[in-house]
Amino acid sequence: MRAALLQLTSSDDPVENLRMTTHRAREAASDGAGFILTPEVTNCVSTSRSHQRSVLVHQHEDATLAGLQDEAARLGVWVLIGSLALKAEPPEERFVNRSFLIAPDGTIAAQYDKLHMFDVQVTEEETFRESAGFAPGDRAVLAKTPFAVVGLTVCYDVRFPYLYRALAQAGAEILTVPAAFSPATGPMHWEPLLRARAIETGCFVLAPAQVGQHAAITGKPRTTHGHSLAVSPWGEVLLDAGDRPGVHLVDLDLSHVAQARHKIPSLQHDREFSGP
Ligand SMILES: O=C(O)CNC(=O)[C@H](CS)NC(=O)CCC(=O)C(=O)O
Repeated sequence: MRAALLQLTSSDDPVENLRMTTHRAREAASDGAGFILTPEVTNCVSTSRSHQRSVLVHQHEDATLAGLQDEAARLGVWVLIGSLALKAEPPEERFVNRSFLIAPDGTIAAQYDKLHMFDVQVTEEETFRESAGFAPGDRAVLAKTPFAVVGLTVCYDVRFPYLYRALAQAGAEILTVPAAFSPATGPMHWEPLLRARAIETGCFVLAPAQVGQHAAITGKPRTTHGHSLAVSPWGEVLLDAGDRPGVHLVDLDLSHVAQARHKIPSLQHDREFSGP
């Protein structure tokens, strides 16, 4: 299976972002990709709550979701929409940060709401309070496809290893970690966290990322770390997309999952323990 990680610099304009994502997806498919993955908040990177209120909509009326479902069907490929920022179902007034796996017939095979909210002061100047704007999900999601069982996660989730262990023990072979990682944490934390999740689960980890300076009509522009990564079940970095937007291809041999787990069967060695 050839996968394509789309490294994007989404702006706060969903119309422009759909145009760019579609363009990149067509390029990926013409390069032979059968599984195309986009970063967290593909539809809108924004720091302004009022701007989000004015451009974001509910899932059933979202043009990015509909557009990428059409594109998946037209190209006959699997698409992981890393996430879309969407209005939640009432009475919840916040948004949701929702990841979608789209099948080659254009239908939604799975959807997952990011579980862990990034409520962190990353530097003296920059604080994120994701939970103020976004309602967290409350369940882990696995999707069976003909090429692999896929476990869906998003960005800050990567810091909670038991989620990945639960997905792997339930059968996951590929773990997706679409992201918009902070430049304050990315250089030191991004790659080791992803490699650790791959090694301890014996899964492929695919992490398409937002990158660079994100244009914003309203609010402060944001910068993200980039370095979309594909990691093998043995922990080898198969692909590092660096710090520029683009299409990045990686060929996955799913038999490497069983090979890695045969060498180190740690997934079967959990113990019950008391304390601490
Ligand atoms: O708010 C949006 O538009 C979309 N969501 C994000 O960008 C989220 C929450 S602010 N980013 C992260 O989770 C980065 C985590 C991170 O950088 C770390 O764990 O170090």
